[in-house]
Amino acid sequence: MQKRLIVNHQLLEIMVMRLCHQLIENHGDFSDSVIIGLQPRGRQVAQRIQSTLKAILGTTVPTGYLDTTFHRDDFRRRETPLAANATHIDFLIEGKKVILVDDVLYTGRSVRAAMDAMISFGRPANVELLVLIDRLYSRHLPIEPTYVGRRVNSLQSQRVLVEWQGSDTQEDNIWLVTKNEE
Ligand SMILES: O=c1cc[nH]c(=O)[nH]1
Repeated sequence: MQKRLIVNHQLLEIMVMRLCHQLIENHGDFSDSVIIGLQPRGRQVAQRIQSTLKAILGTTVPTGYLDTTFHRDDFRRRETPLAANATHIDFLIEGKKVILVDDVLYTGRSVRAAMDAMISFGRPANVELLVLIDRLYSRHLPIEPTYVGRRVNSLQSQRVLVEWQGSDTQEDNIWLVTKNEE
């Protein structure tokens, strides 16, 4: 396995800061806005966005996380069942501007499942999508992000890996991982 660093921790910090300023441009004081991270890995991104917005604005934007397991279109097709993660949304999304957050946008299937799962919590005014990495030319569905950290050209056999300090490793980094030929 080969790992190529595509975003180091300094760049990742700048990227998150930029994404937050773009959010502020569109959401003002966030009085009608909520953030929802897609489980499992969008949760950490959502928390980072929330804490950075808090540092800039002094406001705590309501932030939850959503499990999409039972809404996935491959749920019944897998040989080993998918493990469900927790959903935690302790606010109303009815009439709110929802910012869905994930680390990597690839086929778009997880985002479609998330929109399906989200609707059971109410009817939002509108929904946007924020991702750290947009893997270009890989979509299976017509889903595009509203806010993008970085666009990456990659092969189908490669994988983007977002690592967070503490839970995964010593520092925040984003890697492009290539499996060795067998
Ligand atoms: O490359 C990818 C695609 C989906 N999810 C990831 O974490 N990485």
